[in-house]
Amino acid sequence: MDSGSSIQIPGRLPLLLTHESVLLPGSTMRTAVDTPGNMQLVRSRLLKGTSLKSTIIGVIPNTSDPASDSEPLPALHRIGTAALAIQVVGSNWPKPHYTLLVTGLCRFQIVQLLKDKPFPVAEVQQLDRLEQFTSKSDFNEELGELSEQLYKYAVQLVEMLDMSIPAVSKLRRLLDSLPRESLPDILTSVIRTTNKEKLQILDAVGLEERFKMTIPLLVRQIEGLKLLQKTRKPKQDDDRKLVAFRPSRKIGQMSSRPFSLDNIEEEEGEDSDDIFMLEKKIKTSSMPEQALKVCTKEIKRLKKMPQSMPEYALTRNYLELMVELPWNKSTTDRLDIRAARILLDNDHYAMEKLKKRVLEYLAVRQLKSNLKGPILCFVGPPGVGKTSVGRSVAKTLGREFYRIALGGVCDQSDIRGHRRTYVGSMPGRIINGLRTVGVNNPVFLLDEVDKLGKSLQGDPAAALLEVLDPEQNHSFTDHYLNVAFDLSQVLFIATANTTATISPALLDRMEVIQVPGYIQEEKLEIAHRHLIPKQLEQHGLTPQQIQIPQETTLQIINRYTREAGVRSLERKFGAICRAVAVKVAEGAHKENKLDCSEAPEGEESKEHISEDTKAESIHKAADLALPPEMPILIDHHALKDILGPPMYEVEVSERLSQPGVAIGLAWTPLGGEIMFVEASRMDGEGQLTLTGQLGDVMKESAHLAISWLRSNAKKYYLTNASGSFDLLDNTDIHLHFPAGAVTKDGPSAGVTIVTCLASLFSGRLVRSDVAMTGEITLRGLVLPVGGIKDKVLAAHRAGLKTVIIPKRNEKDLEEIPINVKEDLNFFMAGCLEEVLNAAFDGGFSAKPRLDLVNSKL
Ligand SMILES: Nc1ncnc2c1ncn2[C@@H]1O[C@H](COP(=O)(O)OP(=O)(O)OP(=O)(O)O)[C@@H](O)[C@H]1O
Repeated sequence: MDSGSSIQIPGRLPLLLTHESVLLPGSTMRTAVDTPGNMQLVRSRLLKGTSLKSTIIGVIPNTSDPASDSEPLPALHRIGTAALAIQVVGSNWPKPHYTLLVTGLCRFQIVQLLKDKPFPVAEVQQLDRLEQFTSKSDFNEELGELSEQLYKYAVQLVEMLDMSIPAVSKLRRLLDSLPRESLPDILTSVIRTTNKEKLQILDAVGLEERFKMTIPLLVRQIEGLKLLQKTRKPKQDDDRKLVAFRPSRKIGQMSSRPFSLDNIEEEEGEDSDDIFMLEKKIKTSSMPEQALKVCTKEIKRLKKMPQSMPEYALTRNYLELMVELPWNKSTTDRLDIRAARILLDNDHYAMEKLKKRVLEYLAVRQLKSNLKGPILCFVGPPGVGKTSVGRSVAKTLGREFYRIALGGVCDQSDIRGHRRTYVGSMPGRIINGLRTVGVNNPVFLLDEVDKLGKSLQGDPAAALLEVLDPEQNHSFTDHYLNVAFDLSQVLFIATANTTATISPALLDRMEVIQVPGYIQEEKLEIAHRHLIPKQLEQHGLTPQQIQIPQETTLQIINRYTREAGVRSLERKFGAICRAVAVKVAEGAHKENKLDCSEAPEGEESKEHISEDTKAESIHKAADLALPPEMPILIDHHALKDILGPPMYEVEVSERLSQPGVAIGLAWTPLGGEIMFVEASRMDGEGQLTLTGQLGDVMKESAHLAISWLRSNAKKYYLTNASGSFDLLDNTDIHLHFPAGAVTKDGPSAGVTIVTCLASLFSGRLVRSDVAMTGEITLRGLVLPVGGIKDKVLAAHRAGLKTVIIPKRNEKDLEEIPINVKEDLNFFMAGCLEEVLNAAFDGGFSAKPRLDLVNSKL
């Protein structure tokens, strides 16, 4: 580097101590400055100095412990490199430090350390006399020979690399133009060398010595390269091209792992193997033509790209995804409808309608293998087995199963992926799922489609439209992939709790199958056939260790859970199993302490003991002095011990002990619910107060009910507190719908509000075993409402006896299981008069009640 010849370095130099690397003249190095001494040097010399001289510093390799860089002279290396600071960058993360870019000028020797605090300053003597050798003719014979030798080796080394890479061709040019005496320093900093070797070169003040030391290093590098090429002979040509060379780091290093030709060669050697494999995979992946084109283009780019470029990793990830995607890989369907029926029946009790529809679907698939659509959507309360049926469908078909949870997804790139221009971009869930299952015809369960959100990042439901449309999804384009993927072989099944929040366009693409909640008897069967065995297995228990009688299960169903599905029922069994597991484990521990006279001897004798004597309740087993007798019986005492006092009491009759209360039936996404409507009246100015978070439609129903009652007050002899037929005269009415924190809306509470107010104004009690639902009109007609099955099941769960439903909902009763129908009386009402007659004992006659009309006489 001839800059060294024109600059005379100052006689005193501040010293920068480097711990990880050695700077040689003619090379550039990026180094982190974080020790106190070095930081101080940067601050007071480099950042404050204005002259060129003030940017010249001495870079000394420090072989001592970095923590004690203030140690005096003996620990410092005697020879260093005077360097020009080209760039200083400060940063506070992760701790305050500077990054310094320095370029080496020439060697110097420390004559005397002048001070060592706050940073060392030394009197120095310049060693390299570069201006002496400006041409080959200045070398003596031996030196000339050595320099020629070194030059040849350098050329040989460079030629082993791919000349089409700009950085390599630049180095080739530099070899010709640089003064020969600077070659040892420059080449040593470029090829693979250890710090120790670099230090030796730095110490080699004499040119001859320096040449002699550098040549073996070059030869070693060349041999290494040859060996590497031999091992990769078949793809020699490719390899030569694959060796990338980064100009920016050509002659410097910052990290603890110094940059060198050999490093590149080794890393890229490994990497080029990978790239070769990747290329091979692309060729054999049988991807469609369009995708193949994109991949070929990308791999070409990748080969030319330096590894350090962020895009390198991006492109590589992309290509890896492309080769992993199952473009043409699929499983063969096992379509045996009889087997499917058996499997579905074995896995799931009840759900007849759902199973029937699923079997129909599978049967059609059997007849027409490339069936397009429809997309099934199971809608029902939580825990009724929607997800689990989806899994069974995959099992029956012998297909891979993948569940995509859509709850809370509010970014459309979750479905469609991010464009590759984004940092951290990745494919959407559909493509990810395909990559995971590795076949192009899995069963995808889109769980909770009703809980898709919307945000500024777009509407994921809109992105799903393309996925689910059988006419379009053969060319689904994920933004990340940017080429079409055929989704037509994927079997999509969606689940939701309600259709109300599914966008109409999405709903239109799916065939909705309602999955209603279970009745008590079904839950009982599901519990004993599926849930209990599953929980026993999960807790490592056997039926010989625990016995849960049907009465206990019934108690759990009625008094510890109130749900349409069976999920919390399953959790309760889990809690019981855990408690029993503790007892069993304790029992095993205390077995040897067992009182022989009372304990049954061996398995055989156990089997002969009658059921009653064999089982022992858990509260007895709780006695720590004795191990429990098996099986542990879960009776109602044990249940109370484990699950605590019952959570739900049968409270219906208590709450209906005064006028102004009626039971309505509501539908929620969690299934049907019974709902108490309460009314009271007080002196006032005819105002109606409604509480319980009611929606507009429900408020309107309340106004309708009042109006109808006021207009029929005379007919039914309804009076206010002072006996007037004008019900709102000097009277305020308050209507409350308990569970006040839950928002309620819909017209179906109309009949309940009328009944409740009729009870209030007539002073008569509504029958405590009656629940009702129905919309009302101003003329007193009762209109049909939805969710009848769930509502009826809720009434049945709550132990009510009569259900009043609109006449036009009679057809919905067909869906009600027979045993529920047998337990309940159904009353079809066409008008409010019929509702009132059914809701009050002895009917709601139009006759005057003597005690109420006497004031008029
Ligand atoms: N009919 C049934 N027969 C056997 N097991 C059932 C039945 N219904 C539900 N289960 C069991 O109940 C549990 C909950 O079912 P699953 O997770 O499929 O409910 P889900 O309807 O998908 O609920 P969500 O809407 O909350 O996702 C599972 O362990 C499942 O095996």
